[in-house]
Order: sequence, then structure tokens, then C-alpha cells
Amino acid sequence: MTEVKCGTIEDVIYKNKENGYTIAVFENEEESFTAVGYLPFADAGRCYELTGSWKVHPVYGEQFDVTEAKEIMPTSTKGIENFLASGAVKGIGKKTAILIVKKFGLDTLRVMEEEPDRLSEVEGIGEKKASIIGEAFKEKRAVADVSLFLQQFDISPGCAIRLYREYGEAAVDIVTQNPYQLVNDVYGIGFKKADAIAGKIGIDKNDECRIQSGVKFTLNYYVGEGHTYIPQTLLCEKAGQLMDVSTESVYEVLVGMAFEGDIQIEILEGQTVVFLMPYFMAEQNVCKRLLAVNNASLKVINADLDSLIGITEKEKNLELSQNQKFAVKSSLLNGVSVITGGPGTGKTTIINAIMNILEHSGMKTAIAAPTGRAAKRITETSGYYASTIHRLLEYYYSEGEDIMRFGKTEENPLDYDVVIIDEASMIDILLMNGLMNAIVPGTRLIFVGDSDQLPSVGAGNVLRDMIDSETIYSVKLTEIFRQAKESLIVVNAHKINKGENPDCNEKDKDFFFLQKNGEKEMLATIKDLCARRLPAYFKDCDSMKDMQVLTPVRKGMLGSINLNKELQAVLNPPDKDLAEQKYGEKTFRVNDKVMQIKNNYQMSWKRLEDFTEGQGVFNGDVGFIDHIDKEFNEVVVVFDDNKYVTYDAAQLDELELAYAVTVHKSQGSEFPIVIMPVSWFPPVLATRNLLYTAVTRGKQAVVLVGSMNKMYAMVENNRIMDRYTGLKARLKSLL
Ligand SMILES: Nc1ncnc2c1ncn2[C@@H]1O[C@H](COP(=O)(O)OP(=O)(O)OP(=O)(O)O)[C@@H](O)[C@H]1O
Repeated sequence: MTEVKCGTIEDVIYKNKENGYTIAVFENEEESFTAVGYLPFADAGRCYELTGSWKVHPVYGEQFDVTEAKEIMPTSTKGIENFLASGAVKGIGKKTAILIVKKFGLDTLRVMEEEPDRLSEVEGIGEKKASIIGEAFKEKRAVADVSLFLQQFDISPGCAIRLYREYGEAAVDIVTQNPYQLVNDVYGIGFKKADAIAGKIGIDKNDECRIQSGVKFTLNYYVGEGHTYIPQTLLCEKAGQLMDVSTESVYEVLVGMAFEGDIQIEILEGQTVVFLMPYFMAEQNVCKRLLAVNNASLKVINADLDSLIGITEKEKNLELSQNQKFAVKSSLLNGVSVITGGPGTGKTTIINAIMNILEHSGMKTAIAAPTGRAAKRITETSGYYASTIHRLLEYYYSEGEDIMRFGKTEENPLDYDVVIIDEASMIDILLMNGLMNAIVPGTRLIFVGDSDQLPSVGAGNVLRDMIDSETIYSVKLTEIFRQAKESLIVVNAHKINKGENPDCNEKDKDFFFLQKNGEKEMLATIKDLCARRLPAYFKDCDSMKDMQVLTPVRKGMLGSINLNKELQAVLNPPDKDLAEQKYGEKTFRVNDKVMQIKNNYQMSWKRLEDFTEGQGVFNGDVGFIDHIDKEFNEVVVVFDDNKYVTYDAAQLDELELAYAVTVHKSQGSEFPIVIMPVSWFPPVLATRNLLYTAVTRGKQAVVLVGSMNKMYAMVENNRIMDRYTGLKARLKSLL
């Protein structure tokens, strides 16, 4: 029989933060009881009106099974104090809760809602904090209403906050009118979730909005896998399967979508293919501009190149090989050029030589790389300042449009005679598009990178496509120089790349293999290496900063998720002095090594030493938790260059532990010591390419742990995931 009960949470026994499923002990004036169900934001001290019925659990006995839960405001002073002390309102912790209730008593919640300024009458609360608390309370009340309504669609409290932040009061209307809109607007809601909501609302399977959304979802899925387009037949088949509709229904909707400008249907090399519009525009534009820059006449260097190379060799006290000289010359003689090579083949040396020559020639030059870490490394190894490509292009967050934009554009281009882009294998097509927009013909554009690395995380295969098109001048460096040859990491990387097995465990060398059987033993060894053996051996190395565990996968015992949990337990165990903040299954603790997992151009950072401020935290940025403010439920992370970034509780889904990261995420970064498990991994991932990328991340030592045979299998597995990208064909056709 359905009943309605009110009560205050005494104790939370279990809470799934993702979906709000909770088991909690409630109390009211008459009884104490256990309730089970979806309770938004459940915490001790909060009051609810529960609708449900009594059930008898075979083990735990009688429980109140909740079908609907509505948070209500407490009515006693003790209740208000407990509610505020629960962390329900940002900015109020236990101590402040007591002081506020002491001041305003039963009038507390009204004051917070109607006269938040008056909170500054409480000791320790300034005007700014009063305003933060007022805003937070307002948002809390509104989110509670939205969340209550969205419970029926299994939308988690965390998602409800994001929905409210995106749509404000209109959230409920948008969810019920076109849930598919959420897929585009709200991080964390994908097609499947929107489709489940639509199912509950009763939207028809063949509804046009549904199919359009399914098509976009499928295209986005392929973009996420690195493709810029997908063959039309494959798209119809996959989207049809996803939505359980016929391929014909998908095909019919495609035409309308193309008409609306959401997608582009094109015949590429004899095949009908479909692009999401931004990727089509980017490919076309990149192609057109690359050719324009390549064919433009260049500012003349007023000296003989051979003699400039001679001067540089003298000044730098080195003799460039024939191939290196050739690379230097061709990069200065062509509008666009590419220099590739594996580790130790002299890419940095060539950048240095080119920079030296350009300085002598009075050319204005910029060096940039796709990631902050790569840019920092170039500055450290070459001595020339390098920025990220984003910074070079003066990115900013455009508040009104809610997107990231570049300040450097076709109308306001970069003012350099030469632009050198290092780690070019990591540039995806959208970033390349931004770059090409800002380059005027007449600029020399030099791409340097290792085309055998894994391709960019984002869609496209820009570097390889430029090389394979044979329209851009490319030089491949193959010689490994003496100093580099002393490193087994370098020698083995080249062996792996050629399909040969690496040499391991040579005395006084830097490439080690620890043979271990079974995943449990591998995991135990990795933990022991990080916590004890490696710090004891490499005395100068910091196990948090200088060692990096890499893994091919996210899931499983040796996946990054589990490795992080296990490594956190040994490298930064719980301690009464280290504050913690939970998010779903994750626990963040002060000192933890963490990684930002999506580009967030809006997120603000502050540098304490010079009070500079800016916006933008990027996918792959690694930092450490500096402190956790329990009163504000905020986690403060310090990233490279002492940039402090504050995450509120709802933003913690953008953060992951980073004791272990996937090899894909590690691209462009280098670490003194790299440790990687080698077990059975899915063949699409356990490739030569991936092993090569992982090994080349290590500078001082690479330690592989697991099965030697599995490593040999990876070397054998020369499967390169082909990406559907059109840049190569476009470049060829325009030539
Ligand atoms: N022409 C040369 N003569 C002698 N030594 C050279 C020459 N070119 C490069 N080297 C040396 O080879 C080593 C590797 O060169 P460099 O660091 O430029 O390669 P890289 O391709 O940038 O390597 P990585 O990708 O690993 O950073 C360095 O010690 C460098 O001094």
C-alpha cells in the first residue's frame, strides 16, 4: 500500500552518486526506519517527503521502498542546522551552520532565500561569501525541483545540476519537449539516455528528431574514434541498428539533414560519404589553405643557405648529416614542409639549426606544439620559447556563443615569417583548421613530428595525410646519432617500429622487462615498483611526478581505472590530515595526481605568484590536488606553471586520477620513468604502434611488466587502425 512519510536522514548507508540510488536511515518524531530508492542529494541532516510502500528484504528485514522522493526544508532549528551542516549549500560547513542558525534561528532559510545580504551579519561571513551562499541556496532550491521532476527519467542529481546550469528554469520543458536536444547541450547525456527519456514520454521510434539525433550520435561516435567521415552505407546500417529502424528511414532523414546544413554528403574517391559539417568544412579549408601557403612566393633569405648552415654548425658545434642539411634547406625553400623521424634522429637538433639560421636572417619565427607539456619540453630542450598552438592562436572563450574561439583568424592573422609546429602527429583536423585560418600565404610553415606515433586523439590523420598525399614536401630522418644509440629506449623504439623484438635487461641500460604471470602478479609488481623499488633505485626521482604508469586500456584489472585506485592506495593512502571528496566511485584526496579529461575553455585558472588569471584547462592536463575546501565542496588542483583551478562538486566528472593513464592520453608527454603492463589486451589496441608510442614516452627508464610473448605479439601486430579521413584525397585532387 502506498504511503507518504516525512523524515530526516540520520545516516546514509549507501549512495550511488551517479544515479542517486540510496539506502538511508530516516528519523521522524515517531520512528526510525530504513528507506531505499532514488533520493537526490541524500546526506545526513536533509529532510524528505517520501512516497512508497513497505517491503521485506530477505536479509535486512522491513524497508521503505521509495517511488518518489521530494526534498523538503527542515522546520526546527536543530533540523536547519543539520541541513546546513550536511554540505547541502556551497559555502557552509559545520561551524558556519551553527553560527548562522544561532543568529537567525527559525528564520534562517527565509533570510537565505530573500535577504542573503544579511548573512554578512554572521561572524566570519563577508559580503562576497554571503552572496555566494545566497546564489548557491537559490540554485539548490531550483535544482531540487528540477531533480525531483527528472527522477522519473532516471536522471542523476549531478546531471540535473548540469541541466539546470544549461537551461535554467526551462530545463523541465526542454526535457519533455525534445529530450534529444540534451545530447548536443549537456555533457553526460548521450543519445541512449535521451532515447530512454523519449521512450518514457512516448516519442515514436520513427520520429524525425529521434533519427536525426541517432545519426548525429553515430557520426559523433565515429569522430570520437578519429574518423572525419563515414561511408553512407555504413552510417545507415549502424544508425539503423542503434535505433532499431530501417536503413531506408535513416537514408530519408539524411537528405533533410544535409539540406539543413548539419551534415555534408559527398562523393569521395568514388564512394558516397557523410561528414558532420564542421569536419567537412575543416578538411576543405585546410586543404585549400595548405596549397595556397605551399604555392605562395616567400620572403627571400638574403644569404646563401649553405653558408648559413655552415655558420650554424660552427656556432652549435655540430656537423649536420646530409639528410639533416637537406631537411633544413627544404624547410626554408618551401611554403609548407614536413620533417619526420623517430626518437634520436635529430628533430630537435634541426629545429635548433633552423631557428639559428632564421635569427641570422632576421626572420620573425614562432614555435608551437599541440599540448602544453610538449611546448614546455621544446622550450626546455631547445632553449627557444614554444607555446601551445591554442595560445599562439590566442584562444578565448566566447561567453555569448558558449564556444571557444581563436583571436588569430583570416582577418587578424599571425604575424610571423616562419611558424614551426612540433609534435605535429598530434594535430587533429579542427586544430589544424584554426591554425591554417591564421597563416597568410608567404609564411613558411614547418611541421616536425613522428608519423609513426599513434595519430591525434581528435579526428583526422593530418600529418600522415600530408605526407601520403605527396603534395607537401616531406623529409624522413632515419639515422640514429651516437649519443642516442646509447639508449636502449631509442634503439628498441626503432626496432619495434621495424617489427623487430626489443632487447631487454642489459646491464646499465634503460629498458627493462619483468616477466610476471597472471594479471594479479603484474598488478602487485607495478604497485611495488612505484611505491618501493623504483624510488629506491632512482634516488632523484619523485614517485608522483617522475614516474608514469601507462596502459593500453581503461577497463579491467590492468586498466587505468583500476590501476589508479590501486596506486592511489599505495602512493597517497587515506590519512586523517588529507581531506577527501567523493565523486561517484572516485575518491579525490589532497596530493592526488589528477588529469583533466575534456577541453574546458571556460574554466578559470589563477597563478598565485604573479596574480595572472586566464581561462582554459585542456584534455590531458595533469596536476596535483592542492587542497579540498569541505565548506565549499571544492577541489583545488595545481597544474603545470602553477596554475590553480577550482572544481566544484558538479565539475568533478571532468577530473580523473592520473597515477595511470592510457597510452593514447600520454601522447606528446614525456616522463623520466615509464612503467607499462603487458598482458592480453584487445588486438585493436595491443598494436606495434601503441607499444612504440608508450616506449618513446620514457626518457630515463622504461619498465615493462608482464608476458614477454605478449610483447612480441604486440610487435607483430602491425594493424594500424585506418581512419576515414579525406585530407589526403583532397590534397591530391586539388593538385
Ligand atoms: N648531426 C649530428 N651529429 C651528432 N649528433 C647529433 C646530430 N644530430 C643529432 N645528434 C644528437 O642525437 C641525439 C638526438 O637528437 P635530437 O634530440 O635532436 O633528436 P629527436 O629526434 O628530437 O629525439 P626525440 O624525439 O627523442 O626528442 C642528441 O643527443 C643530439 O645531440
